Amino acid sequence: MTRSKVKGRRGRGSYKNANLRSDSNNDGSPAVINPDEYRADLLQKSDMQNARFEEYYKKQEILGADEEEWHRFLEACREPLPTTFRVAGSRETAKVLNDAIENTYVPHLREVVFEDEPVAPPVQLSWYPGGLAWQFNVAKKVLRKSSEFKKFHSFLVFETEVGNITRAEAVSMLPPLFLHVEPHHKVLDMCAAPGSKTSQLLEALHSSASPLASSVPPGLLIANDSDYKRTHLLIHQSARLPSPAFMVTNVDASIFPSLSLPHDNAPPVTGEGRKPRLPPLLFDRILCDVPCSGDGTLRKNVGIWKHWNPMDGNGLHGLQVRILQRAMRMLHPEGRIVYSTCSLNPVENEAVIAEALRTISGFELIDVSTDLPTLLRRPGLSTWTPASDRSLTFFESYDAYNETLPTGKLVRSHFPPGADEEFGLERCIRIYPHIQDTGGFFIAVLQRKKPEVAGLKEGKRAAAPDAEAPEAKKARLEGDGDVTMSEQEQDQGQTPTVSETTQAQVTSLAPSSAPAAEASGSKQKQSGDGGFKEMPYTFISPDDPIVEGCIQQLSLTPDFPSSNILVRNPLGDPARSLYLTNDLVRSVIAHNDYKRIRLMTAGTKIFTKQEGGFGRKGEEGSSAEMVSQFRLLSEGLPVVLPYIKEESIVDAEARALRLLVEGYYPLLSSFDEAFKKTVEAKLPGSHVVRFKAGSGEGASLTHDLVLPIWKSHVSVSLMIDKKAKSALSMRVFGEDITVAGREALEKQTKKAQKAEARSAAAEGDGDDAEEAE
Ligand SMILES: C[S@@+](CC[C@H](N)C(=O)[O-])C[C@H]1O[C@@H](n2cnc3c(N)ncnc32)[C@H](O)[C@@H]1O
Repeated sequence: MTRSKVKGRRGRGSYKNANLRSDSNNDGSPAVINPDEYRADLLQKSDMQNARFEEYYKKQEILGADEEEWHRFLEACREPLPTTFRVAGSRETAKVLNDAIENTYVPHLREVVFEDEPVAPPVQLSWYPGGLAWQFNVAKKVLRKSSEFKKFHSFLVFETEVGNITRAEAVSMLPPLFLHVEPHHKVLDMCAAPGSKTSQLLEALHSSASPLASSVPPGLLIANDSDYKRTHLLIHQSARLPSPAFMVTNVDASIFPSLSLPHDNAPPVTGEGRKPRLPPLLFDRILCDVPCSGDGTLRKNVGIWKHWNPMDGNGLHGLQVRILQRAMRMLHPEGRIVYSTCSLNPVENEAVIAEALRTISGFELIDVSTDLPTLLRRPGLSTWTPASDRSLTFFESYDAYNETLPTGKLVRSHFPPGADEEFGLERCIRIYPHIQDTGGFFIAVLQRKKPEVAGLKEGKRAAAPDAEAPEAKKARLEGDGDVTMSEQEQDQGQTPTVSETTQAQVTSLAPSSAPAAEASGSKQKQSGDGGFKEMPYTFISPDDPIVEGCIQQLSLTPDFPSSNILVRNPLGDPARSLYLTNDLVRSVIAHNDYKRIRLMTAGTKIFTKQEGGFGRKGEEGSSAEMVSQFRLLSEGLPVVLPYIKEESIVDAEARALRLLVEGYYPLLSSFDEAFKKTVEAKLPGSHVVRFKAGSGEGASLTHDLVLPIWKSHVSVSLMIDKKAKSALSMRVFGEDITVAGREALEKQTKKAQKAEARSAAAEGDGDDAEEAE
């Protein structure tokens, strides 16, 4: 045992808050630069000290014994973090935006000189595919005062607000890249909020989308978080990339229930004397971006300097292990798990990996050293020295700790593996701030060993996917108190070998082999059975008059998946919004009940009732031709577009776009004859307009643009929200020509005029005073 002389202050609630630390924008806010994060500008470097932090990590030899490198590491930790953002990969505007950054903004930014010093322009992150991620590091005063940077910053803010650009720490973009998600994969993001990695995973799932339309991927992404409020950030994030393949759940990931899914070629699971059950849903890709102490983010969260102590990491270790173990249980035999933290602490990283591999055999770390070749990284640690308290009492081994201080705070799994254990921990990835000017980060990629090498260790069983392991366990669910597993759950038998720290608690959702709510053809109910109080998910009949009305109104082709439409009320009444799922999400919803997992959202909203719209055919106040009160939402458009018959899309010129952007309800009579005629011939209600690529009327369109409109008797309006309209205007016309934009400009001009008048008056007063003198 070695006892350090460092006597630190007690960390103020830092453990409690630790799991809220994230390497991305926590509040989901669109600001590209959050001034609070840049308190580092105001802090003296001399304030960025923590003797405990330094001593602890020196002891861990995270950088070996190289003093010079250690010094560079500490210096980098005290520098403000560059701003990084990525252009959302599969959106129609991604290429256009990236080209604009590369060919329009950057060349101008290259010329910027501030206070006689050249300012570095944004650069692409070399390792990010397609050059879609960027980094720049300029002081706030440059952003405020350099007109070029000011312009660039407003562009970023605009595009961030509408979801075309996502700000995230560079290192935070890594875990989804190592997962290699493809459109057919079933993906689980276990600790997903606020959702920066979720949106990257969604983009990968939709990677085969065309520039205009989103192909509906056959796969699935479930984004989960145990914090109810934070799951709303996930819903908000995902609205930026609408997906029928998306679900959000709210449950403790360490006890994520086993979901059932009928497989094409897998027969129901049977056993002697048991009812046949559906096979479990196993995931192809699982991200465990677990709650962590977050000390890799100290360049951004400078408060960490003040409060850092090793107990945060020690306390989170058990939960981290349980989450990873649960992921291993739910992994498809061919699947892959990425475990990541924004912490440098081996107790939260390599120790977790070692314990998971120790307790669940049949898994291995993947060597990803050739993935993202330009990413500079260091190997995982094979050994480390835990500290048992804030004063840094170090112990070289668990036995030494146990002999001296058997207080139970540390358990065996906090310590490095024994000499006889070989986990290949060097295959883990460590990223340090000084290597590539980023935050600190840890990544490990795991897979099941191939059967021929899996081999069973004595006294252990190879990790069986959820359906196969036989024993029963007691399961606990957050908020539910303890519950005993049902017979069927016992049959599912998800019982990992249990270590001292890591009793994996699991449960199953599968009700039986019969679907909980067989969707097609009739209105289904799901609620009032003691489950969560979220609004139920009810698939409605494809023959429902509302659905038929929408299909007719927009001339959707017969292959439109109308049996995958759900509503959020128990009676299946399409009163307000219609959501579209893909077949897989529909099947997951239909074959599971949601008593013990809170399903926050599923699929994507495509149609909504237009307030003040028209009545149904035959209803009072409606004419015979008015059939649909529902309108296509702009976020639903990419998903629905492939099903809209070509001939029903209205083609239009840049002048029409200008009129639609400039006004709220431009009169039909103000449009060109051709547009006016085409629209007049249409039923009132929801339609889709396509503007061809090209330039004219001050607009420059690099690709076709398709937007939803609403036709009323004498006018027509663009159905996109105010912010999206402004962003579109900036992109297409180079200025904000919307009503809101014009008003804002007017206000600004008046303000400037007033300021000018005030300063002229002050000068006049000064002259008078001089004259008087
Ligand atoms: C590091 S953050 C995740 C950041 C997120 N992956 C992203 O990229 O935006 C950790 C998240 O885990 C959540 N969390 C904490 N304990 C959890 C648990 N037992 N199960 C699931 N989520 C948990 C926290 O609410 C927090 O949102």
